[in-house]
Amino acid sequence: MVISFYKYQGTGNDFVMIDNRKLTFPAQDEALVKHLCDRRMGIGADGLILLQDHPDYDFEMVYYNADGRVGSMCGNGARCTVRFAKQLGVIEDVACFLAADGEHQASVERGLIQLKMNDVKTVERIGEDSYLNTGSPHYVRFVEDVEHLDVYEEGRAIRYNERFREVGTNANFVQRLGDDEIYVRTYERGVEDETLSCGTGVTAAALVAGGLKDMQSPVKVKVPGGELEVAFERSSDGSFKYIYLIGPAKLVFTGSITV
Ligand SMILES: N[C@H](CCC[C@H](N)C(=O)O)C(=O)O
Repeated sequence: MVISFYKYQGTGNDFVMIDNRKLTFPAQDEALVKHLCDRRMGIGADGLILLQDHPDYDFEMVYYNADGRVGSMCGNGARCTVRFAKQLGVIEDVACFLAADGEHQASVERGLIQLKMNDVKTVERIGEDSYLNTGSPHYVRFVEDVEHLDVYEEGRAIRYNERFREVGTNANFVQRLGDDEIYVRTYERGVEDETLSCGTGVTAAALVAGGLKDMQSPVKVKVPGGELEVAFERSSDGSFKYIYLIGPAKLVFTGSITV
């Protein structure tokens, strides 16, 4: 079987993107998805995304982690899917689409994709750390020096601890850089490694920065793969709404692979 694909990246979080509007991709084949994401044996990516038709939306995005399993919401992947939908002519500059955590709105402005995220009602405190769901589960820890942190080891320790072992979690390490800027490095569940950026993780980190550190929206976020921005409105009860993840998404190459 020959599979045509597009390779996209959003701040270095990279995805195999497939136009599955004809539903020809064998989506239940976990081993195939894992193979396509393999950086030595396949194409190589942090995840795989199917763009599909949906009767009530501009399109549906179906996201798989690099391990082949269905993932939860992927913020960088969603921005890439919006860019892909525009390239295919499925949308122009605005989109309303369905992802793992429900409906999302997005727009393309001055080359950046603005993605509306779902409201976040609660942020749990775990000691000095925080735990919240921004479409995917995220553990957030503020540190002094994120540059020199062993994100792989520290991230694994959280992801495989007693509480998270079974379902897993993504783990974000955050350093405050200034009044309105943070630096985030993320260990991703399903990739089981650090990625260059994680959109839902960056969103979670910015909300915690807004809640705990009183940082004002929009928060600028530096990640190993580039820069993002997170805008939000914080309510007095500690919940967040009007959350937007803003950043680039780019086509890297197209190709076909025989499997
Ligand atoms: N990279 C993604 C997050 C993927 C979440 C995934 N690792 C999971 O927990 O299922 C993002 O940009 O938001």
